[in-house]
Amino acid sequence: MSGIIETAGLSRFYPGDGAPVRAVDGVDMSVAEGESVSVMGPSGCGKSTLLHLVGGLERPTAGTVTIAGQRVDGLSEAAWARLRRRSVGFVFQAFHLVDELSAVENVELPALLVGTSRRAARRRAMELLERLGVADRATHLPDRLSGGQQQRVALARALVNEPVLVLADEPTGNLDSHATGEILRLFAGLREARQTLLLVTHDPRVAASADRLLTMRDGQIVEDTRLDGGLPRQAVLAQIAGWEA
Ligand SMILES: Nc1ncnc2c1ncn2[C@@H]1O[C@H](COP(=O)(O)OP(=O)(O)OP(=O)(O)O)[C@@H](O)[C@H]1O
Repeated sequence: MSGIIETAGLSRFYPGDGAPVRAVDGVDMSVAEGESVSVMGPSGCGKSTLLHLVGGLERPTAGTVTIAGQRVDGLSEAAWARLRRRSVGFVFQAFHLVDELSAVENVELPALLVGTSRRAARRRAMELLERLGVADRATHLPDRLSGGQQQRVALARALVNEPVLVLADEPTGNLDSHATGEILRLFAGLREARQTLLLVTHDPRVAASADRLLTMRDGQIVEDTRLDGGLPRQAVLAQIAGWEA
């Protein structure tokens, strides 16, 4: 059965001083529906670029991306915008919140854009803010929120339309361990709802919470480790600690 994400020979090269920088270099990847997959690897190995290619924020130099059976690497910007609004939730390293809108207005915006009623959008937005522990900040503008609070609002916004695919770049980067725990619980809920999660992280605890761990080096996936019932999580944490050191 084909996965919700399939890539074949996926590559993205950037011009360098001499030879091009091979940010992503011939990645063949298959992620099944409902699976959560974390991507780790040293700084600059191509993790964010891979996520951007899958989410249509960058165009491949070569290779293909298929989401839910549809080739997406050649889609127009407008088609990508529609797909992202409905089916692909993206959590960026920078939060991209709308400065003029309150936290709850930011979260409900994508729901209103796909025609959800005001009342249902507000209910869903508040529910997510509550689950992420930031409901008491719902009426604040982004510049009145801490980095970690903005990050959780951005995550709530990515999830408001219950996308089939969630792409997250360092979703716990600014968070303390309590808030990280809340996000991990939310991610566990995605799995129950058969939503698929592809996330880039430097946090071994976050990585080990996924079903599968992909390790990247120099633009390539060099290890693909199954964590659900495969390797004990402690062994994975030790393995990660080894190459992060
Ligand atoms: N727009 C760009 N132009 C030129 N080079 C780029 C561009 N974006 C990324 N790169 C280069 O591509 C390589 C991979 O970058 P990428 O951001 O994907 O790495 P990463 O693994 O996510 O790093 P980090 O963990 O530090 O966020 C790096 O060498 C980077 O300098």
